[in-house]
Amino acid sequence: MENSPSILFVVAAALTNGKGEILLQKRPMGAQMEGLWEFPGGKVDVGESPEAALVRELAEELGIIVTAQDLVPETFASEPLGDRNLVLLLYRCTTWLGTPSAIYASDIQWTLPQDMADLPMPPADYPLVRKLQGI
Ligand SMILES: Nc1nc2c([nH]c(=O)n2[C@H]2C[C@H](O)[C@@H](COP(=O)(O)OP(=O)(O)OP(=O)(O)O)O2)c(=O)[nH]1
Repeated sequence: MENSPSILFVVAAALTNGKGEILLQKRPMGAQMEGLWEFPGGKVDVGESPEAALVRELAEELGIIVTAQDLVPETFASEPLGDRNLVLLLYRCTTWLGTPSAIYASDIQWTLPQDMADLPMPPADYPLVRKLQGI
């Protein structure tokens, strides 16, 4: 449609452990939004389903194995990003194989939703965090 920005689809996971903590990762040096804490994930490639993209990203970034069936839609965010519009799909995931490690990120940490307000995150993530906090 004329004057309508193209959409950048990004998928991300709220990996949640038995204590209700969610894994956040710190964007590495040199990346766009370097140093901000985010939910692990990334862009959906052409021809890829969102779930397949997230399964791939979690293996690449954290070295864990999840299946598409483990990904439960949680919420989404829509936010201008440069000359595009970011649509960020957040899935809840409570089951995976392996131990997450910071393959891509400069750091990872398990964080309770109520403590996420203390961390610098990308603008699109703030509504996601409020949703996870139940507010
Ligand atoms: N993974 C992730 N990306 C986020 C979050 N919040 C947010 O604004 N983004 C933005 C940052 C980037 O502009 C975009 C994700 O792009 P990326 O560069 O990390 O994706 P990618 O892993 O596919 O990387 P690449 O193949 O382009 O190198 O989404 C979030 O919580 N998680």
